[in-house]
Amino acid sequence: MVSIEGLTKSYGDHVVLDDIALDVYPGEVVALIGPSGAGKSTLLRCINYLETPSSGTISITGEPVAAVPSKPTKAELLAVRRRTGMVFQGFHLFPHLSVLRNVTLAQELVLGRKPQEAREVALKLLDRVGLAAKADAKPMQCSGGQQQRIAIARALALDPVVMLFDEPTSALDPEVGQEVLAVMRELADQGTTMIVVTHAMGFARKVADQVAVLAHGAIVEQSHPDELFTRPQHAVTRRFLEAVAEQ
Ligand SMILES: Nc1ncnc2c1ncn2[C@@H]1O[C@H](COP(=O)(O)OP(=O)(O)OP(=O)(O)O)[C@@H](O)[C@H]1O
Repeated sequence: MVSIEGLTKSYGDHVVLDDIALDVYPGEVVALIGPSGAGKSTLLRCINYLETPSSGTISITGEPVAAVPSKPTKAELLAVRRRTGMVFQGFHLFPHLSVLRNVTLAQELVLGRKPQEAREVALKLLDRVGLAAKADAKPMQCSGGQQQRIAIARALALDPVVMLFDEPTSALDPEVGQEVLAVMRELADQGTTMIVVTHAMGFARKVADQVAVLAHGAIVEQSHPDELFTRPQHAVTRRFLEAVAEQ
């Protein structure tokens, strides 16, 4: 379980996250939606310590990520990286390494897996995301959607407690984005715990167990998608949903 309490993040005087509380239970998919600049990416990046929170606690399976606001130690960072799998908007793959090596590298570095075991795990996961045939290719020989699926396989390879997705389809053409969303949907069906920052409202509506709306650094509304999309309570949610419907 991921449990966030009293999380704040400021850059100088600029408060970007203000007293965030969020619980994500095992197997749950939480979609984070809201206007641009609301703090969605920052929240995700605080969970895996790409950003150091200013105050509050984040615990993953009961263990605090680190004692905030102090900078995490190297050991704490490693522990967080083991427990969270991050998928970014850009894919951040190593272009000079094969697809297979992109998926084995972190397993060896972060988990200390032996090369043979890492290879077996990587091949299984590449198969799971439909890319077994691309194992020996270089990322540049793959489409954007395929590269994002490689990034998903790489994140899954660390057996994370929670997968964090930061707008995983927004750099992709809509139809290619659908390939990626289909893989994410399968992961959700298989019980993967996920926090997903997304502008893909169809995904949030059909796949998420909870949708949280962020505005000006605060969660203004949070509920099951059936409730949120049909009876939005907060004016920000209503405005946001109207705006995305017009796009
Ligand atoms: N490193 C930083 N230094 C200063 N301000 C930052 C930094 N990172 C983010 N911000 C500010 O924090 C606010 C929230 O940004 P964030 O990227 O989390 O929003 P978002 O909801 O993910 O937006 P979008 O949907 O456009 O990606 C913005 O006002 C942004 O300018």
